[in-house]
Amino acid sequence: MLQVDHVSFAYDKTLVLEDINLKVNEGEHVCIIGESGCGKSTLLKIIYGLLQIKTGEVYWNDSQVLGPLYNLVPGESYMKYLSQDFDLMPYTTVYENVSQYLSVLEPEVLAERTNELLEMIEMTDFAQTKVRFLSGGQQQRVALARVLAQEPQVLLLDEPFSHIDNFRKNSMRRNLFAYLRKQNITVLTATHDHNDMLPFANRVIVLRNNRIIAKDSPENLYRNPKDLYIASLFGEANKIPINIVKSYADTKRQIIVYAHEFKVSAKSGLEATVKGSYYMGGHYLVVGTYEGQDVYFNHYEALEEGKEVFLNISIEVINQRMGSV
Ligand SMILES: Nc1ncnc2c1ncn2[C@@H]1O[C@H](COP(=O)(O)OP(=O)(O)OP(=O)(O)O)[C@@H](O)[C@H]1O
Repeated sequence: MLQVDHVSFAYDKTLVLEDINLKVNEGEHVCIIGESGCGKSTLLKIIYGLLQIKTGEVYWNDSQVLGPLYNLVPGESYMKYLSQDFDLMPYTTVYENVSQYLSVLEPEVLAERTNELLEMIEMTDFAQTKVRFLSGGQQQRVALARVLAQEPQVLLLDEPFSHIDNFRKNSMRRNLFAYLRKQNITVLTATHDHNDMLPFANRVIVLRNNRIIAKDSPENLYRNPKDLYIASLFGEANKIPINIVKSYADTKRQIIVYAHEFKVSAKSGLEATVKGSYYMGGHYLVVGTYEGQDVYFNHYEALEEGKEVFLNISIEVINQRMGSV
């Protein structure tokens, strides 16, 4: 088990992480999600032992991560950290960049393992290409194969798909996370993209203002976000008093409503004035106002600016959200 106990950290005097506590079981995949600058990379660097902490402790099973003051080569050998800088060997081929890190002696096994990893990152056709001729996204894929070649017990992924184009992102995600599960590798992924998380993580940790504000399964976090910040990690969301949508409701409680959960209704619900419509492919995202506040909802066609609409939500959504604030 990976264990982070009461870790706080500051660069100079600026506090970045405060009293972080976290446990990740062997073979589990935990995502750390939060807005840019909230400390995701810093937390991964602490866990890997690249940054020295003065407060708190990090353990992998019985061994403590001691940090750069205690290790000649920073970073623990049983872990690998895929940072946002790829640090590849530019003048050697993709094949060599990966195979060099495999601890296998038999040439046939070495070739088999290397080819398996190149297939996983969909780079077989580039095996003999020198890394300096690759695009940023291709280099990121090679860097991924290179850390996997080292067979870590714990893998720390920092925005692992940030440079990869949308054509490949989804298949890469599926390939990589299926591979990691099969190998029973413990994974922590830092991301601000919910697509890296919802289908693939066992648990999610949400960071905000230096602290962990939520720990839950992706399903629970999505279905019952405890505030608008968490809901907004999944897309446009609103915080709405229930009695504005359902006039018969005898409560002042507010609930989170995702844009896709509103339905434009003929005559009942929240009355909004359309400000603008944005084409999103499968639907339009419409921005409206009610009582001076913006409201976001999806609609199958663009709506004219100034049009008055009623927005309604189902009882099922209300019941599901009664746990959220
Ligand atoms: N070496 C450093 N020295 C001083 N401040 C730093 C350093 N590295 C990061 N910071 C600051 O610490 C905070 C957290 O940075 P960090 O890179 O951990 O955030 P992040 O959540 O990973 O962001 P992103 O999603 O943009 O990568 C930021 O305010 C950043 O400016």
